[in-house]
Amino acid sequence: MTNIPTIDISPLLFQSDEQSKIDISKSIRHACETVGFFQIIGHGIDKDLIDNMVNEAQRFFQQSSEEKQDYAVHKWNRLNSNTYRGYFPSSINGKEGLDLCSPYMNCEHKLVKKGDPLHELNKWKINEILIKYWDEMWRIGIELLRAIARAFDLDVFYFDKFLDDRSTGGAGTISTFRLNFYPQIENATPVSIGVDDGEPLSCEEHCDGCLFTILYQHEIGGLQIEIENGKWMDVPVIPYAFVINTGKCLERWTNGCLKAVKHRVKLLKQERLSIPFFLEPSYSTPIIPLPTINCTHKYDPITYGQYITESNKKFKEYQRDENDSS
Ligand SMILES: O=C(O)CCC(=O)C(=O)O
Ligand SMILES: [Fe+2]
Repeated sequence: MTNIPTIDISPLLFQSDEQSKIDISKSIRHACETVGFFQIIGHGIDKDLIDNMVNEAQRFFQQSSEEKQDYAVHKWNRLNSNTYRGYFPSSINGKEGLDLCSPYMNCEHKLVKKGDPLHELNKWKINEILIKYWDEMWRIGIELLRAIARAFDLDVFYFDKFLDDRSTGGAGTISTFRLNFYPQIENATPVSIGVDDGEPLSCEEHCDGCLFTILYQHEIGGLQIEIENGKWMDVPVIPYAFVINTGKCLERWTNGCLKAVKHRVKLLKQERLSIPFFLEPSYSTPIIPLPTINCTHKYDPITYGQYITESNKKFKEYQRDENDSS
């Protein structure tokens, strides 16, 4: 029977012998090759910081609709020019959300200055809590990728240079930090229905486009993953654990060895908060199967910027054409 492994990653983060790091790295690779999901404990993130982050998210969503409109992308607020980062209301797919960029983006970079969507800056004030939380997501994300590098016999720092290119004149990572809120709506219409089992959903079936997603589901479950042929499994809530899943870009970078698995959120009778951090490399990162993968390449080379622009078109929350009625 499939289960979602829980991996204690403390040996990766804290002083430990090389063999323990290799063992954990192999478990992570195995989880990504099979289930595509795992939960991490032993990550060393302060529980108070997680609680404070939840409070920040609630503070954002508890504002009035008019106040939230200030942060909305152009489609919902014609006074704002941002089309990618910002607030999207629940009318789009049942959940409302706020997409934030790195607080460390190189603001002098030409793509930022030109207003490239993937390089849009934050309007919501990034306070100390958000910065600390971002730093923790980044620390965990880098260690997960170092584990993958180890498990693929690469230099352990192989991915580091692709994640942050500021030292070579780039803008930095284009990772997205998202706050998701699923309001409780009386007789809500599901955003879609499970293709195989008719389950009413508040987040449609999809795969993430990034390298890894590091998700905090606050107290209330509802996230499900596809385990085989249209069978879905609940991702249990483990207090203060993070749910990790492989994104499509890492699947591509590993020539399909690691699997990006479909997931969705059930329509619940109670409100729900989730906080995903989509770990992404910098814009011009070439996504070409890793040098230690010797079999025939299944994918053409592409830069991350091109890849994610194409991939985002599939997501309802990013369908922001003027003519789109949702
Ligand atoms: O809310 C969740 O648990 C998952 C959300 C999700 O899959 C996403 O935002 O990509
Ligand atoms: Fe997702």
